[in-house]
Amino acid sequence: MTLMLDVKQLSKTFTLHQQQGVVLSVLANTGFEVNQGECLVLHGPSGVGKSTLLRTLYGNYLPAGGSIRIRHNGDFCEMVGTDPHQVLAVRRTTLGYVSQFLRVIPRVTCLDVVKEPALARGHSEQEADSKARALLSRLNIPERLWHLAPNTFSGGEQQRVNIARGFMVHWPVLLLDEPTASLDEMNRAVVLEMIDEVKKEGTAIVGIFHDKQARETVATRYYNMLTQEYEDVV
Ligand SMILES: Nc1ncnc2c1ncn2[C@@H]1O[C@H](COP(=O)(O)OP(=O)(O)OP(=O)(O)O)[C@@H](O)[C@H]1O
Repeated sequence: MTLMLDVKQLSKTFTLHQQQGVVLSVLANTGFEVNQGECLVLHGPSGVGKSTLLRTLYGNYLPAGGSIRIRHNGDFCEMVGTDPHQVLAVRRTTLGYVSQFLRVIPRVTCLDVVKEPALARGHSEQEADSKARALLSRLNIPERLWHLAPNTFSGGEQQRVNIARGFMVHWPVLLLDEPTASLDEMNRAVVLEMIDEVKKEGTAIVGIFHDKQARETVATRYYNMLTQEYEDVV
């Protein structure tokens, strides 16, 4: 088993400057490990800090303390306190993140949104285009929408475009924030199948799945955010 992500004593606070500087402690002493091909599902009630944890792992939030080590090009890279160029380098080739909502940019077409991660890695236009088309078809995005900007798409369509984008390239470590939340049964099954495939290819996944059936399908282990302990999948 190869360790891909090693989190220790992670803490995150929010200071609410516009509300008398109230300090909210959301993560305190959070720690876990994720190996190659494993899917660790974050478990715990609403508001416990699951999305905050994923955003902190991705480097969107600055932690108050602790360590996040990610295996990047064979060596461990400490993400806490590292310089932004290093964070970007890790994000380019090692650490993927499928957020809950697609960030839409006006006038950028669905195909271009999906192709971007492959082009950023230096894949050819042709290669990126055929992979993007295959993923959009698999995720049942009608071809008539491919050349439109996704800002007018339905919630479920936007989520599937976001997933297609997230699965364009191989990620050694992948963070998934409720990737099946707005999907119907058929598309949920496709996404769960795609997650299973990347797991088999060795991707280490940390995910949030509110849907019990989805959780039970993909999880290798749970991390209980309240007790800060692992739980087995029964
Ligand atoms: N940017 C922010 N500024 C201030 N407080 C925040 C911010 N983001 C999250 N919080 C607070 O942190 C706590 C955890 O939020 P988070 O969204 O991580 O929970 P969650 O476990 O993912 O919840 P859910 O299951 O409902 O999505 C909440 O109390 C929330 O209000």
